[in-house]
Amino acid sequence: MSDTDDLDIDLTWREKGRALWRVAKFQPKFAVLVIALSIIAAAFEGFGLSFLTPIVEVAQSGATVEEGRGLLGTFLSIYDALGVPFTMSYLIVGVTAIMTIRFTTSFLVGWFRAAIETRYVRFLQEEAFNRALEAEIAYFDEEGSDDILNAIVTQAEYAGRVIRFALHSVEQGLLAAMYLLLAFVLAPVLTIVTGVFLGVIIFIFRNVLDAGYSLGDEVADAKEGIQTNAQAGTQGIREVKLFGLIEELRSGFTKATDKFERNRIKLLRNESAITNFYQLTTAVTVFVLIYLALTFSAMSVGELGVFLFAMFRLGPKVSTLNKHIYRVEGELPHLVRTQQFIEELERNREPMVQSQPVPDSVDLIEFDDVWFSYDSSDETVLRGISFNFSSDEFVAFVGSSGAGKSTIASLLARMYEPDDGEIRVDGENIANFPIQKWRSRITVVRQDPHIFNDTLWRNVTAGKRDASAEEVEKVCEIAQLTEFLSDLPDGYDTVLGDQGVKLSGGQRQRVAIARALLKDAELLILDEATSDLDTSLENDVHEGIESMENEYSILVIAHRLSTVTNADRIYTMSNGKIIESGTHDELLSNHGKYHNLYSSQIQ
Ligand SMILES: Nc1ncnc2c1ncn2[C@@H]1O[C@H](COP(=O)(O)OP(=O)(O)OP(=O)(O)O)[C@@H](O)[C@H]1O
Repeated sequence: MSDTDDLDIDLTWREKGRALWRVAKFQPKFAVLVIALSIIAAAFEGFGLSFLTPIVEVAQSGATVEEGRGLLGTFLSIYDALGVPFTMSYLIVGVTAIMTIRFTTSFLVGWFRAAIETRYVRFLQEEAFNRALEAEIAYFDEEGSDDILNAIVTQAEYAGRVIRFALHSVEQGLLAAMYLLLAFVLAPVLTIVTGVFLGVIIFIFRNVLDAGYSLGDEVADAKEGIQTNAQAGTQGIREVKLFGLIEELRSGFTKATDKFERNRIKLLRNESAITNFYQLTTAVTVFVLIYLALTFSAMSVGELGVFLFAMFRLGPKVSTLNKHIYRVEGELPHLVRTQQFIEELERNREPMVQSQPVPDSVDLIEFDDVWFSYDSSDETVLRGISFNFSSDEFVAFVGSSGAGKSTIASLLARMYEPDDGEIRVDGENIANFPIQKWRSRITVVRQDPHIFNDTLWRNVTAGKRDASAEEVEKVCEIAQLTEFLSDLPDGYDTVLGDQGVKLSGGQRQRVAIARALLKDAELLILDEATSDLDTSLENDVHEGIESMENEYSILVIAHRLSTVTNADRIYTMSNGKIIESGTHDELLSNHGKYHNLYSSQIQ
C-alpha cells in the first residue's frame, strides 16, 4: 500500500483519537456495558478492601464492636440497617459476597472485551475483503496483492488488539482511581503527595523511553516487509530459482526480520521497564508511606491497614495501566493503517452507476473514438479507437506487442473506464449499465488465466455452478480438455493446485477456455487464449468454438495469425491505433502490416 507505507508516523493526538473514536462507535452499547461493568468491579474492589477496617477492629476487640467513627462507623450502620450481627463470621460472609460480585464482574469484563475485540477484527477483515472485491483493478495494479493480503489478514488482527488494550486500560485506570479515592478519604494529604510523586515518575518513564507509537509503526512496517519477501519467495519461487534471486530475497527478508527483531525487542523491553521500575518505585514509596502514616496520621489500625493496602495495590495497577497505554500506542499504527486502507478501498470502488438496464440481446458493439491511459503511466495506450461489430460476427485484433489489444478487451469488460470516447452497446454507453450485469454477458479467456486451488470441476463451473455433467463434458471437449482428462488422477475431482501448478501452460489455457464457454454469455473474448497450444490443438479449439450452437459475438486477440484467417473482420493495431482492417484476403492484398506479419509467420 503505497499510501499507507508512507504513513506519517508522527500522527497527531487528534488523528490517533479519531482512530480510537471510530472503534468506540463500532458497538457503543457493548463498549458502554464493559465500561459500566469495569466501574462496578472497581467499586466492589473498594468495598471489599474496606472490610479490612472492621475485620481488624473486631479481631482486636475479641468479640464484637458496638460503635465507631469513619469507615468503621459506616460498616456498623450498614450491618445495623440489614439487621445482621456485627461479628467476625458475618464480616467474612460479607467480604466473600462482595468479592464474589467483584470477580464475577471482572470475569464478564474479560469475556465481553474478548468478544468486542474478536468482533472488531472480523468487522475489519470483512470490510477490507468485501471492499477489496469491489475495488477497481487499477487499485490492485497499483498496490500489489501482497500488501492487500497483509492488510486483510495480519494488520486487521493487530488492529483488534488496540481494543483489548484500551479496555484493559479503562479497567486498570478505574481500579487505580478507586484505590486513590479510598486512600484520599482516609488520608488526603498523604494521598495527594503520593499521587503527585507517582505521576512525576510516570511522566519521566514515558519521556525517557521511545514512544510506543513510533516503535509500533516500525514493527508494522517490518511485518509488511516480511510478508512481501515471503510472498515473492513462495508464489514466485520458480522465477526466484531461475533468475538467481535467492540471495536478494534472503537479504530482503533478513533486513525486514532484523528490523522486526530490533524494534519489537525494544518495544517489549520498554514495556518491561515500565512495569518493573515502576513497581520498584512504588514498593519503596509504600515503605516510606508506612513510616509517614505511622508517624504523622491519626488513623486507627484498621484504617491504616486499608490505606496501606490501597497504596500497595495502587502501584502495580498504575504500572499495568501505563503498560497497557503504551501497548495501545504500539498497536495503534495497525489500526490507523487498516482504517486508512478501508477508506482507500472505498475511494477506489468500481463505478456503481445503474441508470440503464443491459439490453436483452446484445446486437451491436461500438467503440467510438476511445482514448485511454493507465493511471500508473503517462503513456497513452489507446488513441482514438473506433470500430464496431454485431452479434454473430467474429472480429480479430492483431498487431505488435504492446499495441493495446488486451487493453481493448479490458475496457470492454469494464476492468477500466475510457478516458475519452464511448463504448456503446445497441446505442447505450456501457458505463451506464450495472457493472456486474454487463460482465455477466461477457466471457473472457486471458492469456495467463488464474486457476483456483480447487478441483477441475469447480474451476470449469466457476461461471455456472449448476451446470449439468453433459454441459461440462461438452465444453471440455470443445476446449480439448478431454484430451488430458484421463491423465488426471481423480478426473474432474482432481485438485489443480495453487495457480493450477499441477497443469502445463496449455492445459491451464484449456481449463480457462472450457470455463469461459460454459458461462452463458453473448460476447466471447479470447485474448491470446490458445497461445500455449500446439497449432493442431489450437485449430481444433478454434474450429470447435466457431461451430458452437451458442450465437456468440467473438473477439479474438492473437499473435498467431492462422487462428484468425476466418474472421469476418481483422483489425491491425500499432501504437494504440487501428491502422488497417478487412478480411484476411483483403488485408493480404493490401500489402500492409498484416501482410508483413502473415508473411513472417508462414515462412
Ligand atoms: N495494468 C497496466 N498498468 C499500466 N500499464 C499497462 C497495464 N497493462 C498494460 N499496460 C501498458 O499498456 C500498453 C498496451 O498493453 P496491452 O496489454 O494492451 O498490449 P497488447 O497489444 O495486448 O500486447 P501483447 O500482444 O504483448 O499482449 C503496454 O505498453 C503496456 O505496458
